Amino acid sequence: MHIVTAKEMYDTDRYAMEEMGLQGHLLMENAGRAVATAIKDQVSEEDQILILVGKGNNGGDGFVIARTLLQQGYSVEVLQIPNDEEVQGDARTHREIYEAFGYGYRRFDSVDSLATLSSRKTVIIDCLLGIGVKGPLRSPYDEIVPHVNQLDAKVISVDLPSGVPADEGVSFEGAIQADYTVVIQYPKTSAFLQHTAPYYGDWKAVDIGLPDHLLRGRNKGCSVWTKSDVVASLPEREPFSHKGSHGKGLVIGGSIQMPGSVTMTSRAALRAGAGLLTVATVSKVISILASSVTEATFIPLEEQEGRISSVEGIEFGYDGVAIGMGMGRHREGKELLEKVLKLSESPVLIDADGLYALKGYLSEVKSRSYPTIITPHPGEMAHLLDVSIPELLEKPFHYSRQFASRYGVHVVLKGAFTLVTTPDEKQWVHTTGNVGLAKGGSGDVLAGMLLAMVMQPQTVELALNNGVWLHGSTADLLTEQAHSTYDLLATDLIDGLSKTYRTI
Ligand SMILES: NC(=O)C1=CN([C@@H]2O[C@H](COP(=O)(O)OP(=O)(O)OC[C@H]3O[C@@H](n4cnc5c(N)ncnc54)[C@H](O)[C@@H]3O)[C@@H](O)[C@H]2O)[C@@H](O)CC1
Ligand SMILES: [K+]
Repeated sequence: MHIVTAKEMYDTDRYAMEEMGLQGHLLMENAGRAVATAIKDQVSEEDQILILVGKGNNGGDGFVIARTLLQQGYSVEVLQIPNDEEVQGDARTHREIYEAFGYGYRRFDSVDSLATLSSRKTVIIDCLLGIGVKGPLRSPYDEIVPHVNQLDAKVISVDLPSGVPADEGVSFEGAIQADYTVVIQYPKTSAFLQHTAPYYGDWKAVDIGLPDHLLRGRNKGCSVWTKSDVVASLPEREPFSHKGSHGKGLVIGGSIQMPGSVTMTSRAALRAGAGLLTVATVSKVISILASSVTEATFIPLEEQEGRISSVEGIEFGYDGVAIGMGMGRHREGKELLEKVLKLSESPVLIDADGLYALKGYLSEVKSRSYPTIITPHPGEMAHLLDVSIPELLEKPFHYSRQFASRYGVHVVLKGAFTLVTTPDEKQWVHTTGNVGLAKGGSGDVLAGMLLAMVMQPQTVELALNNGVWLHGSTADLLTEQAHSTYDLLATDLIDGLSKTYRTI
């Protein structure tokens, strides 16, 4: 499923209208009818529905929705917010069609009369503002929106909750808090941002007859990674393959202070499908690991105060390397990482403390001839970018793209909507996973799963997306079937992965 900015949506609409002959009022008819069908799943014939119509084309959709629902016997009233002459173009055309069918509408005069009208309604359909919203709500929307938000009625927004901008990095004040949003054709970026997504409630996108190829070349290339993408791309295991064909991985990390993280990464890598796994760490950690990761082999590294001080002794003939988990943030970290990046002739995944070491080495990363992958959480990403966490979360798509292309790395920005970005700026958003993952260790498990994935016969971008999907879906499956979001542990994910694999 593609994700678009307001401009990408307008450009695609315009192309459909100007080059394909699909006129604006036809698109609006398609949109309104598709939305009405989706709304029918959310309401019953007993509901008293009020449709709030704004001045732009989002309001125009409202007239089509009203006509469609009235024709099918639903109880619908329409309240148009602007004056009659302010409604222009396709929206006006559809108001005229609506009237020609013999249906009437009211005009907004005050919030008091809206209060009287809305008090009898069980469903409010919000067609006030769509992707054309600019800046904070102006009068009278700045009064209407708070009024709607305090009603008990179910609120269904059309395209996006009025007031919420489509794009990232746009400030706004006040918006409809929807229970449900019917998105027109493609979800907009704001459906995947921490501060705007909650306004949408649950949402669903409806097709208005714009084929995906119209979007191509007009968009930056951002999509949601779904189960069908996993099913289509996860490599099947060849019957005559052997352990070597399933990837020989190396995990470098751990310290006497943090032995658990490499344990989880290694176990997760093996469970996710790595054929062979070696853990390079300090001797004391090996004695802890040996009993819990019995399938792995070990390389003892030189240590100082319980932390790795040198990668001397590692022969870099691996199919993939993960470095940083539990390594500690010490002075030698940068040198260790630098050596690993120079000597590894395979993808290198950098996580946790490795990301702190990376900061001093960024300019050299681009010249690597093998893929480099970073898996930061917002705090680590903000540190790498020298911005604050709120600044990063305002524009995670922008910052990830900028960083990935500037340094030639694959970025897996972890969060409620984990975002995968390639050096050529393609992006995928993940909607699997839940708050049960907000616990120490789940990042270590993800690093292990991703290491296993990049060693399978698939491109790095497929590997990262499949790995993130497996991780999030395992959390979802476990919290549905056996755990709560309180008690889920990172180690549960390692064992639970078997269940997820069996669903695909
Ligand atoms: N051909 C198309 O472009 C289609 C558009 N569709 C609908 O049209 C919407 C976009 O239409 P528009 O471009 O007319 O945009 P809107 O429907 O979002 O309306 C924008 C208008 O609202 C007013 N406005 C903007 N910001 C405001 C604020 N902060 N406070 C108060 N008023 C404000 C301005 O007068 C502006 O012209 C989409 O979201 C979708 O619902 C669908 O009908 C499908 C086809
Ligand atoms: K809306």
